[in-house]
Amino acid sequence: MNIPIDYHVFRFFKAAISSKQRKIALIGTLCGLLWIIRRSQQIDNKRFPEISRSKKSKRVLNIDFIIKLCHLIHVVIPAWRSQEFINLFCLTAGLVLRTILSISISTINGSIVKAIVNQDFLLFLKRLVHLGMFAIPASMVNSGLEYIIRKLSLQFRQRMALYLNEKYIKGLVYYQMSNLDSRIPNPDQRFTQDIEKWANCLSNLYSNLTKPLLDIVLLSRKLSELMGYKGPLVIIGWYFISGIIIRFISPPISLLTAQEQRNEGIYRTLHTDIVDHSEEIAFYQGKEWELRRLSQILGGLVSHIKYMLAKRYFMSACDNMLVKYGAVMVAYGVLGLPVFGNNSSGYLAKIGDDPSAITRDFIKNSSLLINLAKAVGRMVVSYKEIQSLIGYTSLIQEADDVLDELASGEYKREMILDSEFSNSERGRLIISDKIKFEDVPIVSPNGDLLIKSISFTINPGMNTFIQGPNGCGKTSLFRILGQLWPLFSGTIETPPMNQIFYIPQRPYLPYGSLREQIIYPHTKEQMLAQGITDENLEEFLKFLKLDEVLEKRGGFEQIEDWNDTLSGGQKQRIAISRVLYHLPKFAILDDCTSAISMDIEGDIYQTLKNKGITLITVSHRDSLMKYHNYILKFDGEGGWNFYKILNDI
Ligand SMILES: Nc1ncnc2c1ncn2[C@@H]1O[C@H](COP(=O)(O)OP(=O)(O)OP(=O)(O)O)[C@@H](O)[C@H]1O
Repeated sequence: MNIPIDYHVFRFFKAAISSKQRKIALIGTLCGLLWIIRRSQQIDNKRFPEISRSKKSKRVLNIDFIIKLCHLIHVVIPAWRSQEFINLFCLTAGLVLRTILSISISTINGSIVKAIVNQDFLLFLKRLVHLGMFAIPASMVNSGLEYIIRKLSLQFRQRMALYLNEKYIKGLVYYQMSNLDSRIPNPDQRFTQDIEKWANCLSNLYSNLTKPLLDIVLLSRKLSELMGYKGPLVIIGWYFISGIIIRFISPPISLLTAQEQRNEGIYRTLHTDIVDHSEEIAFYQGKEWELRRLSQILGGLVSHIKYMLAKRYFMSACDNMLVKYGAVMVAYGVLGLPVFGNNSSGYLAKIGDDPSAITRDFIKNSSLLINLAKAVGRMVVSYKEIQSLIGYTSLIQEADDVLDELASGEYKREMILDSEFSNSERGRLIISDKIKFEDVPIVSPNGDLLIKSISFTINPGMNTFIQGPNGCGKTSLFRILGQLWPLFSGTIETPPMNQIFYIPQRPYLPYGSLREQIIYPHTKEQMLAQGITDENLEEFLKFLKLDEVLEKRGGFEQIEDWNDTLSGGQKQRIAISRVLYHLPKFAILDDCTSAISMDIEGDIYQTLKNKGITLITVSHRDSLMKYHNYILKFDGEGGWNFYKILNDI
């Protein structure tokens, strides 16, 4: 007599609680399960106050994320005919092909086992050859899929990096992001590693979601042909419930991932600082301080990652329980359906007295079912990947938003309380042939008022010497002139920026050739187009007593990190050579000869004056005053004075 499966299930549960020991074991298992669920969900409020707050207020996978992701996807896949879309199409086609191959291989597997049970050697050999024939395209498709996924990730990374780089190096956004805005503390990390991780996550997620989805559709169809719709439905139902449970118990991985990336950024910046300031650190003998700081930040980073690992451990314990072992149990239950299920009599009558047919069907079904279970399981587990993608997407989108806001003049940072200048820019900037400040306040980006109002005019030929105590706002004057800092009120007249050349105290020498150091930011082509040759550059270097550098370092084409290999005075002289090359109408020399010996400093000033460049010098050296005919003096308490000097030469 055929006993219905519900009866078996009832008997199983009755047996599970029949003795005292079994009851204790069952209660223990349930308590363990609850503990794991609780641990995986808990967030340390003290350690991550921000995360625990956001966890309460934010839904992880929400419409906001979808909109952000769609916007970013549009950036990396700009058109139907783009390379990225073609690759995505190839990837989808490859995934379909792989599923079709898997179905064919499971059918052959069943036939091989049947041949073994029937001891049919010829059929066994034939099926083995079949399997071999499928193995070749299957291997090629598998490796091909991996290749396309990696290529796609690289293409996504390139597109996103180009898109953000363009916005970053546009106008003065790169300056404003690190100096005026406090929202993105480590732009270097954001524009390098975060983009790479986002691109990897996106390309992997596509295949991790599409492949299982395809598998589910195709395998369920095949399985329902073989064992009715009940089998695949039970498996999918199990995973559906598991998915809901996992969704409920999962910690906010996306927020934790974003926090991890921020910590990585801080650690990376510390190392960059050590590279940039190795000499200063060495002179100050600051190695112990640096090591302490590195260890402290690394400690914080490691502790965060450990915390995430623990969270992931509890999560993956739940995953394993539900998605792996739980699913195997359910799968066996489904595989037993043809023999033990309600309709088993029909199946048993059909196979008659050929037990090998049961083996064949079992192998075929189990192979399909295992693949189906894997597919649904992958979709459920990919929830974690979706969370990581949400984390990276929020970082990239935040950078994109901040870049847009900075480009339109909006920036956010801690302001001095109640500063009247914290609202908006109301000043006027006019292009003319002179430098003129009219009722302009000098205000730092955080609203600190340095000078209430300043007015002066520097016409061509009015060489002006600017003096004043440290931090009184001398350089800030030019930050406002160059539109690096906001102009809150008043009017500024300025020549076009290509007629003003600013040289700071610490010159910037980018990695490149010696020629590029002199003509920066021009290219060699621009230099030649202006009719300037290497011989002219050599003359500048001779005048600045830098011809030795040219000879010893192997000529203008020599590429080096000039910051590390030139002395402080040599670096400042290279910066002066830029003024000789560009010959601007106005040169702002901001303490830029402080490391140059006095004798050559005088020659430099006289030569620049002779070339008709109007000099605006910020310096604490009174010896330079004689090369100027006007003086702008700050008293350090908000007062200033602009007047003519009589003793100029
Ligand atoms: N990016 C910035 N954000 C906020 N405040 C700033 C920023 N840069 C400079 N400041 C502040 O603005 C004030 C004026 O700085 P500025 O560089 O103009 O001084 P300075 O007169 O040129 O001094 P020094 O003679 O030392 O070069 C200082 O108090 C400084 O701390």
